[in-house]
Amino acid sequence: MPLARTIDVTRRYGDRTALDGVSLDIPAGGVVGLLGPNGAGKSTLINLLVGLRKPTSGAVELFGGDPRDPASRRRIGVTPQETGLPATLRVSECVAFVAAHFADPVPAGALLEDFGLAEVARRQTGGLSGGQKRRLAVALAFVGRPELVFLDEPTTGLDVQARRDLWTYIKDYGRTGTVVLTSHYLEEIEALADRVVVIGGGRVLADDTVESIRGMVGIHRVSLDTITLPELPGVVGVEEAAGRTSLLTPDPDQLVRDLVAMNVPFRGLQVQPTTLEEAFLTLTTAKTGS
Ligand SMILES: Nc1ncnc2c1ncn2[C@@H]1O[C@H](COP(=O)(O)OP(=O)(O)OP(=O)(O)O)[C@@H](O)[C@H]1O
Repeated sequence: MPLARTIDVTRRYGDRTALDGVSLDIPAGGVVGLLGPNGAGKSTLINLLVGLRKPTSGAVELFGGDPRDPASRRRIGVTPQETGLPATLRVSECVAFVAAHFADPVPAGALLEDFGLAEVARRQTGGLSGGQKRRLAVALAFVGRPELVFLDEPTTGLDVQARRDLWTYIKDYGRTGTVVLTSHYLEEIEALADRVVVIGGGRVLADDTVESIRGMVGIHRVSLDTITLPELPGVVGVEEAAGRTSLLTPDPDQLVRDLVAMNVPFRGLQVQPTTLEEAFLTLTTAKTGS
């Protein structure tokens, strides 16, 4: 039995469809990365899995039961995208408050040490920096030794070192536990996840290993001035703008070789990596056929 599961889940907010027929299993062990651009539906998916929202249609299971059941929820840890910490509570008091809900919490000292917060243990959270607040919010997800942890953009607002430290912690946790995290950054997902679920337009566009997702979204833009183009292998998208033609391809070297081999006249050739956003768009278009 998977730890968490959605079965053909749709979630609407008014006339906006945030998730559209999503079926996903989260088995025990490892780090699952939910990758997608703004508004893709990642947070909605997490909110459904942790029982904060209900699906419009379809079913959600957590440990085989209803995610809204407090017994299931006690086995998970969650850091939402935005967290409000009580400004007048000290850092150690926040940890103690959450720890009181669990039979065998992580000792506060060890937790704060792991998250680089030991020195500010006595500071009120209102006096923390943005990065410290974020680290505390993430640390709180781990207090109850959860079997399954959901982290919505955990490293937003962290500096490079803090981000790396948090990556180490999450990766270690994933060796024995299970972590689901969202990110906009392929780099972050690459560093952490065993499995990547690409979400776009409320749908699962791809669900695979980091290597194959890398291949799928590692798309380049080859721009050139040309009059006619033959059918070219490996081209996943063509755009025309201001008299220039852009060809989107996962293998720009091969495309250039093909252009030359086919004697296609061209000028001003440029090869650029596409942004993740563009790559997602290509994936979305390819999947929906629009
Ligand atoms: N409470 C809400 N009311 C109305 N629309 C919402 C609500 N929550 C989300 N949406 C819409 O649902 C869609 C999916 O949003 P969601 O926050 O799940 O995406 P996301 O992938 O987490 O985005 P981001 O990376 O920006 O956090 C968006 O179009 C968003 O505007």
